[in-house]
Amino acid sequence: MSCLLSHTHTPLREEPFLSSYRLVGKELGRGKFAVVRKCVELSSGKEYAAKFLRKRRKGEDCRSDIINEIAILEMARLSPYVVDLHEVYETNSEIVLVMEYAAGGEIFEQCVADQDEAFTEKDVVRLISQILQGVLHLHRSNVVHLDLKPQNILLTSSSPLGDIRIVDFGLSRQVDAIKEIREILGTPEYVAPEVLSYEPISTATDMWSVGVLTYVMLTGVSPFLGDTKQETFLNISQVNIQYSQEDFQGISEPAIDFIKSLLVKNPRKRIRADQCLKHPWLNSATESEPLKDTAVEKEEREAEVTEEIVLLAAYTVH
Ligand SMILES: Cc1cnc(Nc2ccc(CC#N)cc2)nc1Nc1cc(C2CC2)[nH]n1
Repeated sequence: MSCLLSHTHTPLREEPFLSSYRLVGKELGRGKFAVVRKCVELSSGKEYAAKFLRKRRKGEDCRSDIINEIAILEMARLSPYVVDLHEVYETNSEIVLVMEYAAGGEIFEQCVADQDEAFTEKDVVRLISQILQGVLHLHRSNVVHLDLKPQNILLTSSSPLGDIRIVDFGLSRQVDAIKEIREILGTPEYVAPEVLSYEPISTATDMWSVGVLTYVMLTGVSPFLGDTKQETFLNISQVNIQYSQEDFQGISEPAIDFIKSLLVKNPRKRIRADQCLKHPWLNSATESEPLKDTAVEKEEREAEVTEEIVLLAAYTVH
């Protein structure tokens, strides 16, 4: 695959990982060629997350893919919203990435939580702003994540609600101005239409995923999910999406406009990360009140006025 970064500054340590760390608890995550475990550094007692990556996959040497992931983590080190890389170990069969431990886990858990534990719109405004700052940092280096989804956005703390950390740069690539990446990547529900039609992938591909992420965080509903992968792909390529009163009850119009500015089929017409950060939904001094219908508002205002008159009368009597 073209566009891999091949140079890293982090030394690949050859002494045994377990000479410096103790594994703790059960797995945090597992992929096809990786497993993630919580660990504690013996010298400092500090908690980390160790990602064990197999170098050989389906009989192929994939060391260069892992070096790419390390190089992107290093390049993104300056963003507080990208998980920090602490150390790297290498054995004959594996490379181990020792990363910052985000104790709050995946935002996915709170996206699917019951109403009382789910994110408020105000939570989502803050978290999406942080995600966009992290994504903007990557895009400014012409790097695309290509797998932005709730399972790859972690929280430093879930209660009280902490800050986000973007993780898993296993599919990330430098978007080379000349070459075009035409390879099916990413997770079906979050993948952009151009990936499905083998058209050029760009930073706009990540912005589509941010739109889907925002929809899921606000409603708990995955907008394009069908009963089969094919149905999901068809929903995406046709931008077959609803903003039902039921799913969006109590959610503001600016929030819906924000999502609609991202879930646009033509990548060139999607708003960029820097434009997202200037969108009214993320910049209202007070949180965007859900727009009620005017009849309800008029009735409430009349009730408030009546209450003020009663209070004033009561005050006057005394
Ligand atoms: C408490 C916790 C719970 N669940 C996960 N899930 C998870 C999701 C995606 C990936 C995919 C990756 N990479 C790995 C684990 N990570 C956690 N903490 C981490 C995980 C990490 C670093 C990213 C490993 N720091 N703190």
